[in-house]
Amino acid sequence: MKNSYLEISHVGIEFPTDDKPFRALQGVDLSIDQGEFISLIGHSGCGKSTVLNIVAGLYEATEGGVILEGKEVDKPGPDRAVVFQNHALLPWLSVYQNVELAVKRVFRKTKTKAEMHDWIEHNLQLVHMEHAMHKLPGEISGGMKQRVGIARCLAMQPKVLLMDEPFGALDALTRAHLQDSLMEIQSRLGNTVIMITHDVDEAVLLSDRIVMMTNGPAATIGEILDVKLARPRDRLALAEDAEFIHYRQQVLRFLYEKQKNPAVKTEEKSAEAAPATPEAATDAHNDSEKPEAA
Ligand SMILES: Nc1ncnc2c1ncn2[C@@H]1O[C@H](COP(=O)(O)OP(=O)(O)OP(=O)(O)O)[C@@H](O)[C@H]1O
Repeated sequence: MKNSYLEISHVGIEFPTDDKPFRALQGVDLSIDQGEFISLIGHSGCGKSTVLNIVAGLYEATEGGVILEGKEVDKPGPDRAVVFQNHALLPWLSVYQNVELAVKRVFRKTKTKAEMHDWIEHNLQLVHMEHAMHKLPGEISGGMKQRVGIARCLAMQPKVLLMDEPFGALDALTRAHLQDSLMEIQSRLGNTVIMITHDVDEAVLLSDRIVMMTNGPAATIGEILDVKLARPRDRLALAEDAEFIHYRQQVLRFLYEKQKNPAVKTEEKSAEAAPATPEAATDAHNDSEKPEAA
């Protein structure tokens, strides 16, 4: 049997509550190859961030575990860098210094000062932010901050890049630019990526596989879709591509037919809140409010 690069094995988790323990995840199994781009998609509250936090080593699974390159994950580490929705830059440090902090943490013993300087500049160039390296986070736009957050993670040369809705807070145009940059960087560097998204088009455009999660409690992987679109991928050409549209519909069917938005079910207003057809929605956020799974 082939050993995969990253193995998520029989993972389940229970959170303590005042009442009885809350079972968020049950039996999550996923093997990921080196260089693969995986998207996690599912209704709000189903457990996507919990999966990511377990891989990051921030949460401990109640049962099962995560193996990265043959080693069990039992704590956070620079081999698994996390990009959050809201960049999390330190506001009193410049763009350069924010990246420097991460670089020093990882390379203090193996790179000289000059090498670290070149490495920081190189990573800022990758995300087209070298021109603003002496600015403070408060002096740059949301999209630029997100670029710096990505540069900071890439500069740590992590084995796995974990992205929790990295473009969720951005306007559509900035989001598209950053998606294109991420595809370009990933094709150059061959990063292994797990990205949470609510955006179906984003998932299809970027991913090698889309992992679709069932609604909680005791959420698990419902279906996995192999996206076999050739790379590099061009968003304009793909907008009318039959294969792209087919993949998109598969995900929409899973979200809006097989795993009907639980908030809508509860409130018995499916006709107005859920899209009439899968084609009517491309974003699990498209509903009037963010759907809740549990
Ligand atoms: N630390 C915690 N303590 C108790 N319950 C938690 C904790 N973290 C997550 N949960 C619960 O576990 C479930 C999954 O949460 P999680 O944040 O992973 O969902 P999600 O799919 O990432 O949601 P969203 O898309 O809204 O970010 C939810 O019901 C949530 O309330």
